Amino acid sequence: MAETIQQLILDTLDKDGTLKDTRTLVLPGSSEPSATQEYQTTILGALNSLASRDMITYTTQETVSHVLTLEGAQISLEGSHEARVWAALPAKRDGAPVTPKELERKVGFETAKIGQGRAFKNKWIGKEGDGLVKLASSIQDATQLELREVDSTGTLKAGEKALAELRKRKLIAQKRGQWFTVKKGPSFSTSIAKLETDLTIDMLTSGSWKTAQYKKYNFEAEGMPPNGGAFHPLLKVREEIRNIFLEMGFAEMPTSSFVESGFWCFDALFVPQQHPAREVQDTFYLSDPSTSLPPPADYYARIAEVHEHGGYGSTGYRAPWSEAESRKLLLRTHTTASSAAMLWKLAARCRGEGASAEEADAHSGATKGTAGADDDGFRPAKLFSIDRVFRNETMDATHLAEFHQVEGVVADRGLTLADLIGFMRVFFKKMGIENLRFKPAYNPYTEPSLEIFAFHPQLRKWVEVGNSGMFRPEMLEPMGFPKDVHVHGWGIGLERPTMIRYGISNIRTLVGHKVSLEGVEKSPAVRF
Ligand SMILES: N[C@@H](Cc1ccccc1)C(=O)O
Repeated sequence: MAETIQQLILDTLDKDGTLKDTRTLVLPGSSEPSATQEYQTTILGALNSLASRDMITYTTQETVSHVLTLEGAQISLEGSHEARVWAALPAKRDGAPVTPKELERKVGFETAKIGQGRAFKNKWIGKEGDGLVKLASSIQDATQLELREVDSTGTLKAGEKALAELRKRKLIAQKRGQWFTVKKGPSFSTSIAKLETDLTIDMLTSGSWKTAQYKKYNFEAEGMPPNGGAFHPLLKVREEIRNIFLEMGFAEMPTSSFVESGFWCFDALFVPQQHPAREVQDTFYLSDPSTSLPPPADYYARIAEVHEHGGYGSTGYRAPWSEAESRKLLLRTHTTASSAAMLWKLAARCRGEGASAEEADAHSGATKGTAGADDDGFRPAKLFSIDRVFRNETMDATHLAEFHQVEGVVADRGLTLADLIGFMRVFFKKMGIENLRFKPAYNPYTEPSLEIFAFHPQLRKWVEVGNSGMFRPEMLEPMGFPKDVHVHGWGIGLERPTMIRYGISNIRTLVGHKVSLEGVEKSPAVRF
């Protein structure tokens, strides 16, 4: 089709010199010219193709024509409302006038309502007793005639005023269109040469490349729509959880330190140096560099002391202490390492080191300086983080060597276990989990410690969703916190709620080289 149209245009130009109006073209397969916009669009394609070879030039003419609206089309077919009302009534001499109610039944509520007024105005109908009768013996339905004219010609001989009236009555609408005037171009010819799109070895060896005609690049062509980026399901769930924290007044802790020392990951948290979690089967250690910079000297001394000999009301572990163990670099096994570093900064003002407290201020959303701080320098804080942690685990359908932890920490005077439990209930409720149970557990750094269980409606059983507790004095007091400052914290995984949310049973479809990219792209947003 496209090629026959091109040929038709070339032949017409050859015969007549110019083609003034493409609406006069009689297209292949039809017997008369057609001015419809579809044809003009097809013609435009042919013109562009010929123009790109300089065979023709063309100019575009804009037109405005009119088309019938749905209502207009109905009137053009069945007559105007007033004509329908007129037709439904008996002539005067036939007696039996039609009551307004009967008229409604005959022609419908709309038509009866709109048509009566106009029919009265035109003196087509009149009243007789309670009813209505025809006055005129025959009528000219001008609206219908006008609409039929618009339908076939796109306009009205009567002119713009009549068109405007029909537009106002929403019986017709404007439609923009275009047609074209075509002239011969510098490379005009009546035969369309095949244009080469590729330079081939054959063309080079035969020398035909010298005379061949080449297809021009179309820099205007629209490219293939590129695939947009997509947030990973874990990021979507992370964003929802982050929003819960933010609306509860929490500030986000910095967690960019994937590599930590044994000191911050374990020692500062009062995890004994002999604890099995610190062994290579459970923790990834760095070989190069393998040793951290020394931790703050005073603080380090207090931590070494509380481990080895006790203090702050504790007997300590009374086991050998190794600085080398403390300085080992590792991939953090929990975000509580970052929480510890943040708490240590938060306690700086209590230690009389205001300057280093400012970093904690910046991350806890507090104003700079001592505003809101107690006399001893302490200022309450609610902090959270959501980031990666690493464990040397045997991998299976639900475990990988790296995963995300969601962690919350609240520091205030006189906090109790009831605060922690109450807080958990509010927090989980915002995630859509209402049924919680708490079970006593053990963490080296919290006492008491609680495992959090939620009832899983699909699995119909209680599943562990998190771990929590009140940080021990052996951890908080060496940092410099006053005795009555209590800190509770809790950690939950990000992967498990995400898998449940998206109905994923194998973690490898979510993370790693077997991840389902389609799944990532199509995963809907999460709303708790
Ligand atoms: N660090 C704990 C979570 C936790 C954080 C804070 C307090 C108590 C527990 C874990 O890895 O499971």
